[in-house]
Amino acid sequence: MGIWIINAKTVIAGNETKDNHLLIEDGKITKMIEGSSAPDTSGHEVVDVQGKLVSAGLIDMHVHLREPGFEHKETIATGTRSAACGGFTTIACMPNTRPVIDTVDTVNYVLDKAQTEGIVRVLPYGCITKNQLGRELTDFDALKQAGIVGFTDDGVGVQSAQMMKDAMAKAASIGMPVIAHCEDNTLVEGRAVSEGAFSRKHGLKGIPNESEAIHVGRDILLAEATGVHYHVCHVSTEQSVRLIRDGKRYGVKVTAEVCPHHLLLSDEDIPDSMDANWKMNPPLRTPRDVEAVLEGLEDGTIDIIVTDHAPHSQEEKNKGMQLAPFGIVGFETAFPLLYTKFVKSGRWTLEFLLAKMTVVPAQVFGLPYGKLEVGAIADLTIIDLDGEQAVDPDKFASKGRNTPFTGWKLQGWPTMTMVNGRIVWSV
Ligand SMILES: NC(=O)N[C@@H](CC(=O)O)C(=O)O
Ligand SMILES: [Zn+2]
Ligand SMILES: [Zn+2]
Repeated sequence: MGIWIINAKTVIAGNETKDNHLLIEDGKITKMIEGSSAPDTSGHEVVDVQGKLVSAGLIDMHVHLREPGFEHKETIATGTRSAACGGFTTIACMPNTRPVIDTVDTVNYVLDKAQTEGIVRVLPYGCITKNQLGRELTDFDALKQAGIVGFTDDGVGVQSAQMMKDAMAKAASIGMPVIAHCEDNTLVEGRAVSEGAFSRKHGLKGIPNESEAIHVGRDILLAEATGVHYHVCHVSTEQSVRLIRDGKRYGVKVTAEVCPHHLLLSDEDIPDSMDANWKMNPPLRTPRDVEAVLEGLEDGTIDIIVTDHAPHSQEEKNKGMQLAPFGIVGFETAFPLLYTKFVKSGRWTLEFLLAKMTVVPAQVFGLPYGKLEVGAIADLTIIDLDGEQAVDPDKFASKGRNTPFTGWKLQGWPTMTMVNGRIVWSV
């Protein structure tokens, strides 16, 4: 017996949708029938989605699940549930756990936990360097064999150019990507916010844009020299966009991601109360940077949208701007934020937004997901494009409540998530 999802809307082009009915059998989409009247569903379970949008399941290639080691912030169980609530069916988790994911054993630990306790697909990254200390490469062959999707020391930048070059050469030789958190430590030490109106107003030493862009520029040259697929994490500056655009023009295999908060917020939005829910890495930059990353996403310089879901406990975030850890949660607000602020406002089409969260990330990382067509794996997200709700962190499935978007009234809330033909979450 399969499941008929009837009375769905699917996106054709731009903002145009069509009425569609989808049959899901054995984990795959086996039929899609257009038209307003429902097909013969006899012999199957029926889910009537009453005109809601059905999309290929959202993919998030940059998330922090915190397990092992930081279970007070998030676990694979709570993190994948939060992902499902946000409409994500595939997520790639960063290795800055405790211990870090730099051995086959830790990769296996995460994969086993994801299998038993996770409700969406979890793809682990492995570290570039042992303990993320930047001193010695991990065993790339063994980690690849264990099933990681790429190498990254996210959380910190690889400070040595030689170390990064060695990593890229090795990754290129085994056909794996290097994913980089771009940050030169000497330019940021101890600072909490970016250089800009907010830091000036409060007499704080700010994090300059070059701290990110210096690594982006360096790494694009190293990617050119080694031929690796180089992916830039959470792009936040105008200078980084410029360098990536140039790298692509010269044929370097460089791809990039941006987070909703860097598309929506600048340092000028940070409240004077110094609420640490506005502290993340990279920091919120100037309005000019926000416009530059938007343009970068729109012209294809930046390939995909990721959340960088980075849960922390309230206790940790209550330490204030200077002492609190960097990071905000992202799963449960990402799609409604972007849909409301960029699609509803008329700047983007729904097709564009969905592509940046489904088919393009799948292409960039060579994953067999992200498509809504007969024969595709049945990872689906059902979204109510009309109902409005305010962001309420107390209702998050995530353990993290650390968001700057509390109270924002948004549309485009997911209502059901299906992974491999199975409904894993619904409202
Ligand atoms: N983005 C953040 O502000 N924090 C991330 C680390 C990271 O993504 O660099 C975290 O692990 O908390
Ligand atoms: Zn990072
Ligand atoms: Zn991150």
